[in-house]
Amino acid sequence: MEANTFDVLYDTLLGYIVEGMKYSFALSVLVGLYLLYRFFFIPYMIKRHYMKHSVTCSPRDESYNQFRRSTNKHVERCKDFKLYFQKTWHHLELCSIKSIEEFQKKVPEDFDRSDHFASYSYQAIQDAMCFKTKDDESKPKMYHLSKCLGVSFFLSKMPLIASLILRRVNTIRRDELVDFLKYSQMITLEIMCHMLFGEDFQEKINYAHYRHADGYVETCSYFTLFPRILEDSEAQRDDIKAHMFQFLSKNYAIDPFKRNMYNITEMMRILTDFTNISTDKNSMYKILSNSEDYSQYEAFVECVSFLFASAETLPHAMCSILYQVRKSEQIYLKLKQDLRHLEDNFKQVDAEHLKEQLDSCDLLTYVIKEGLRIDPPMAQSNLYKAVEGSAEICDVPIRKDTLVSVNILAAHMDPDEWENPSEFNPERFNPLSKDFMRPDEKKGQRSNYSFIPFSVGKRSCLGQSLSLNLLKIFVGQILASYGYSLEGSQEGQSHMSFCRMSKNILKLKIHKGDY
Ligand code: HEM
Repeated sequence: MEANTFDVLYDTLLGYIVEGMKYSFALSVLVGLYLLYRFFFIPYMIKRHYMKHSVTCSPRDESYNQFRRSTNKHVERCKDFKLYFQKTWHHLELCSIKSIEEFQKKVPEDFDRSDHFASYSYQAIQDAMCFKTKDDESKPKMYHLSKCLGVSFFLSKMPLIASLILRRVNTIRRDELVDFLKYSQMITLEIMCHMLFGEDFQEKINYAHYRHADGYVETCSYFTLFPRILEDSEAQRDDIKAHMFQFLSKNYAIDPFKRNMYNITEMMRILTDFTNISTDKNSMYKILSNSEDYSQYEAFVECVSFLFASAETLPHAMCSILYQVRKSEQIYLKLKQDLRHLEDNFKQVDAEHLKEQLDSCDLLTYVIKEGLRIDPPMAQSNLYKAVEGSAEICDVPIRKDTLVSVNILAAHMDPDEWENPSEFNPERFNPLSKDFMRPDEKKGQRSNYSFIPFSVGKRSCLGQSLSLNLLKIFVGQILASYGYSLEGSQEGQSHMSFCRMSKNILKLKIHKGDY
């Protein structure tokens, strides 16, 4: 009897194991087939399609910096676009002005933002950054937004901005060699948090919690938490797991997504709590949420998207402009001289007067534009996806689901539009200079698509005018109130890029006093 029970149990168990093996075998076959389809068959079909239409294909396994250099080198050779293959994904980069012009007319009907990267681990931010189009429905919202991002709002915040820059730069010790990207990140975050959420931000927000990869939770300042989140999101973007198991990464079931979700939730909690206690009635959040077209949640999401968009771009622009200016002693000294008389204006800010003064310094405007040209913070736009597969660009039919991006740098380096494109020459933006026109003067004025640091079309940057104003006050203040020099080894280098995702660090010494 006992032997019988044991046999039955044994048979049942064996049965389960055999069944289980059958299922796991079937499951492995299915996963294998999916991986083959996803990583070999689709790329092969895409490559074949574009090769047929003579599109250049290049692998892109090098680091981003190498890619930048190679893009620069090959700009003359690649006619309209290139199909890039990276470890886990591929996309078509629009390189010629003609292709960019044709593309932007087809957004969002034929090309819309891609959900390819779950880069922020937070649905609210993805909603704001990736999948929302400025369509007709959002017109009333655009009205409120343009009010918040326009000049009068900026003027009302100018004294605050100047004092935040001054305070942060004053924490740098005399002649200390600093990683300036970190400083400009802090400055940008402080400015944006105060503008977006309330002028009492710093008073009321002290610390946050950051979870490390090993699970250790560190108490740190809010302005340290945020750059770490950006760094983690950047690393996450190229994580192979994200592409192989999208359902797991999208549901934050695996690290680093799970950990990032924890940190971003902490960041959002702090911001939400702050919106409830802030007494500033003139913050962007309050203006938007008090308007009837925005719910509180929508206003919050919009402000968070601005925080991310600016933190990812402005610090890079600041570093790149300061670097380029300091490489040319002549431009540096001239600019300092033009701005010298403004030093006191940054301490006791009469906003309208200061803005007028900054705007009247033409060289400052040209330097900022040339900095954004030679080293755009975003060397390429975000990714778009071909929706229907019926669109053509430069007579090449674009296959459905192809990922497409605008190669901003390629337009900025186009030799038909810019003479000696890799030379820093602010005079290109001076309408009275001979360098204002195309290299071949007979060809006349440059194309509107030759200078596109904020990208083009319906999904271009919303913060363009705010950014230019912020850069003016930042660069103007550093040059009027301080001096700076590059670290010796960086001075000798021919060209360094500080665009997003470049791993270069700008090392600066800030000189306080007359230099
Ligand atoms: C120098 C600074 C900046 C540069 C170079 C820059 C550049 C860009 C670029 C290239 C895009 C992508 C457009 C595309 O993919 O086609 C973009 C999008 C965006 N930017 Fe900026 N940006 C800057 C600063 C800012 C600031 C300060 C804000 C907010 C106040 C902002 C808000 C946005 C938003 C909301 C989008 C998404 C627009 C959409 O999806 O419709 N940007 N930016």
